[in-house]
Amino acid sequence: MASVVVDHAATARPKVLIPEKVSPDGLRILEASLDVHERKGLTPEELIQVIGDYDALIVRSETKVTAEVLEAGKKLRVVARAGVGVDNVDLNAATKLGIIVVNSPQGNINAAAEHTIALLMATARNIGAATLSIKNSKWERSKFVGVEVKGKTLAIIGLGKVGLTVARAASGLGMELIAYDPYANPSLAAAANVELFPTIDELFIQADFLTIHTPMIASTKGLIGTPELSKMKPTARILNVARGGIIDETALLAALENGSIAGAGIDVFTSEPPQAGDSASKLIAHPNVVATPHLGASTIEAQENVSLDVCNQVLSILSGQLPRSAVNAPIILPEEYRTLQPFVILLEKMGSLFTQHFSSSNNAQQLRTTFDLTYEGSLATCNTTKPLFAALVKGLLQPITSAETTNINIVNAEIVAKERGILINESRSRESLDQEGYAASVTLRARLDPRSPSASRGLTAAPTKSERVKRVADQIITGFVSNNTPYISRLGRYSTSFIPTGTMLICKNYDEPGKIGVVGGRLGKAGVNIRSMSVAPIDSHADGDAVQNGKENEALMILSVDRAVDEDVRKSLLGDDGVVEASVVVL
Ligand SMILES: NC(=O)C1=CN([C@@H]2O[C@H](COP(=O)(O)OP(=O)(O)OC[C@H]3O[C@@H](n4cnc5c(N)ncnc54)[C@H](O)[C@@H]3O)[C@@H](O)[C@H]2O)C=CC1
Ligand SMILES: O=C(O)C(=O)COP(=O)(O)O
Repeated sequence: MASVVVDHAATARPKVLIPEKVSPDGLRILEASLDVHERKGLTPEELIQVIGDYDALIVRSETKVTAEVLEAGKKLRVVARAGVGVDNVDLNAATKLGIIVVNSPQGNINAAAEHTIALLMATARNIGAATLSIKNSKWERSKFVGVEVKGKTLAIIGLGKVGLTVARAASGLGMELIAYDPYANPSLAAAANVELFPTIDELFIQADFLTIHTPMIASTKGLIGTPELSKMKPTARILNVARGGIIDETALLAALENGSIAGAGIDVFTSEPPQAGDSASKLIAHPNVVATPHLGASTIEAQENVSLDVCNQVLSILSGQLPRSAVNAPIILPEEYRTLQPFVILLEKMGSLFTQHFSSSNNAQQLRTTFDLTYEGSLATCNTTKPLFAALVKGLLQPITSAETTNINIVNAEIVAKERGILINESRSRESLDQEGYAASVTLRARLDPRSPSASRGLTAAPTKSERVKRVADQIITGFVSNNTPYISRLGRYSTSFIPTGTMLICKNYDEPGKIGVVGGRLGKAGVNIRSMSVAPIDSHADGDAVQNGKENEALMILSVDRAVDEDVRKSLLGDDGVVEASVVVL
């Protein structure tokens, strides 16, 4: 067995950069453990220059998080979007670099929907132009006669969270609701009194008001142009609180100018802020346009929500936990989150324990191994085990790589494992664990990899079948979770029960009187206090051979100690009067 020296030098507090206005409610919770730098007004070049210092970046819609920014963010582990739309973040680049992107998918929904209703009413009643007129000391009552929305048809493109919230509010205003969304939930639509159409065309024809609530993606860019606008009623009004560019601004301006539609309420633009003379600013200047500077999410309540949401996620990610709303990773359902979270910790510990206890050198190539990872009990029914897989890869590599160079997470774990030559076969066993007193367990078993020369055992020839069986029996770890605490129940051929945490000394010895005293005495002399100790006997189910061969008094002594155990102290424990093998692991 080998000991792996882990550098415990205190690390600096992680740093988070916030280049936009984000509500202080969330930032306060970051300040306890992170260095929070609010630096508004950074140019794209300045952002690239400074981002290398930061572990996390929190943005809204103004900051363009390009591939260049992400590549310059050598320490960056998370980009958090304090809002919904992530079209300002290069998700592909983030995924390749293993940077988790999270957003706040719920926090500003109501604000965006209410803002849509505000623009709906403002376009119906000429609120913008009338305000301007009266501020210019005019009194133009007949010029600003509006229309009522009650009984009118509101067509909704994109019946997701914002679209449905708008639908419910508009239903309360007495509007007829129709929608187009190929992926909408028909029962939610029906419950909100929305008639879903299978194609988009009918919406343009029937709409008195048309509102867009899709994300900005390739299929929605320029979704509404001249052909679509020309199908609309000349009395129709169009709203966009989703993203600039979903409606072609030039086409919209032309439609307003030639009277093919009556008005528009626009919150979002292709370039923000619009530049003098561009299509967005020409649109804003049109008298039949009510415009706001991307204010959909700008309420005190929404900003508080999104700030708390993403700041909590940043804290989770930086402390190695699962994010709630990762955009470039599989979505973990809340109920799965509760089940998986303690196992994520367990798997990381098991991986780290494996590397430190079983591998013989601190060379990553040694890990070129095939593992069988078996989930038993309630874990076998989880929809996704991806976070567990990622936690295992992270744990396996953590003791032998620098965290800064290998930023392993649920986004890139598979790629990293492949690059390192680690193969992990996941399987599920639905056998009941009722007898065991816990609901789920995980077993990690190293299989002899034909690619690996078994250097740790000094073998040069291909191993025989019996060596292979032995190695399989040797390199196995089983863990379970009880009361949210991870436990190791089997380590190699030994059955045990210990919490894998802190510095641990794992000694193999023959269970003879006095051994514990020797180890305790030598550690005490080196100033190392033993916090707890357990003796793990050979698991007779797992290794009947050893029992038959009269080795049943072989046992592992597992000690939790209060400080690092130096290599000379570890060596001093070995020998005839001491123990046979000793490894130090830091978990
Ligand atoms: N102005 C602002 O401040 C805010 C703007 N937003 C924007 O609103 C968008 C929608 O937000 P949510 O409702 O939370 O998103 P969501 O994901 O819940 O809903 C989007 C809906 O669009 C549908 N969709 C996608 N492609 C479509 C297509 N080609 N045609 C028709 N429907 C399509 C989807 O099926 C989904 O149901 C966000 O992506 C964001 O860009 C969100 C919050 C604030
Ligand atoms: O959440 C969204 O998608 C928004 O558009 C809100 O943008 P903002 O955070 O106000 O810059």
